[in-house]
Amino acid sequence: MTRVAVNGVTGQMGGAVIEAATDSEVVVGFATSDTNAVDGVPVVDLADAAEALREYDVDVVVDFAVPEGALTVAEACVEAGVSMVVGTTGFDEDGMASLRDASEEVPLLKATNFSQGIQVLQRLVSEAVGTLDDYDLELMETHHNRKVDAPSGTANSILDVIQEERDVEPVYGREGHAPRDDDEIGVFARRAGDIRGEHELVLAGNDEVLSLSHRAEDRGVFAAGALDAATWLVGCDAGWYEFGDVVDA
Ligand SMILES: NC(=O)C1=CN([C@@H]2O[C@H](COP(=O)(O)OP(=O)(O)OC[C@H]3O[C@@H](n4cnc5c(N)ncnc54)[C@H](OP(=O)(O)O)[C@@H]3O)[C@@H](O)[C@H]2O)C=CC1
Ligand SMILES: O=C(O)C1=N[C@H](C(=O)O)C[C@H](O)C1
Repeated sequence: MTRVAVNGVTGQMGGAVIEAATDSEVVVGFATSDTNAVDGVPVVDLADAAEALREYDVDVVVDFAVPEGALTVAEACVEAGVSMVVGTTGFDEDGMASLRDASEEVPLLKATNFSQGIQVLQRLVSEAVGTLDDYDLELMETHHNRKVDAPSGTANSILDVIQEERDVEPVYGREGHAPRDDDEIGVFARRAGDIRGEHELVLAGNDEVLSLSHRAEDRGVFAAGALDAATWLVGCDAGWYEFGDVVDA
């Protein structure tokens, strides 16, 4: 069985990963504030991550935490020679560069969304935006009220896909008094309740509206995808990998 360490083990996704791990074994977790075991999994302070990766003979880290914590654990993975699956979102440019550096030393797979549906959505978005190339585009996402980064990592990834097809300028949370430009895309983030994650791209023009949307109904979908990615990643060469590599394999 693949031996997994979970970064952010005390969080919502940390719990979901422990619950979903049936074909792999979560042997240790990392967090900053809780040294108690979570569901029988020992919790180790981040500062001791490299030592714990060796002590618990970890094959791969699955990370759902915050950017600062993910980067600390990426350094520990490099030190201990352990693979890493990064699910945390909200990295700035420096953070992304640090992850790229780590991927030169160990296998590192990063995805803003580990659901298969979002993989398919991204392909549909690419085709739709490339075909309906003069339609107005508006992108919306909705998440639970505890989410700290906005727009979501997934919305940013969808925006990247759109910008590969069309030169559009994002307008975040539009306000004021002016008509929209043809080449802008409105991007909107809503936060409410315990909504797991909804994303929608609207393409409107020529007396018709096409809406492409996805709704996650349980965190288990992300946890299962991340664990699939973790099992797949072990034994790969050092390098940068994405969830599409796993889904297409
Ligand atoms: N890629 C994907 O498919 C998905 C990605 N996500 C992303 O995963 C991340 C976590 O989401 P969620 O579980 O809902 O968040 P939570 O707030 O529930 O959990 C965050 C976890 O990170 C820990 N943490 C906080 N600060 C640090 C730090 N400085 N270093 C290390 N760990 C820290 C927290 O524990 P403590 O404070 O005790 O240290 C906690 O265990 C977010 O970035 C979210 O966007 C979420 C779902 C799916
Ligand atoms: O924080 C969340 O919950 C989620 N975060 C990811 C994101 O930022 O896109 C993935 C998913 O939408 C849930």
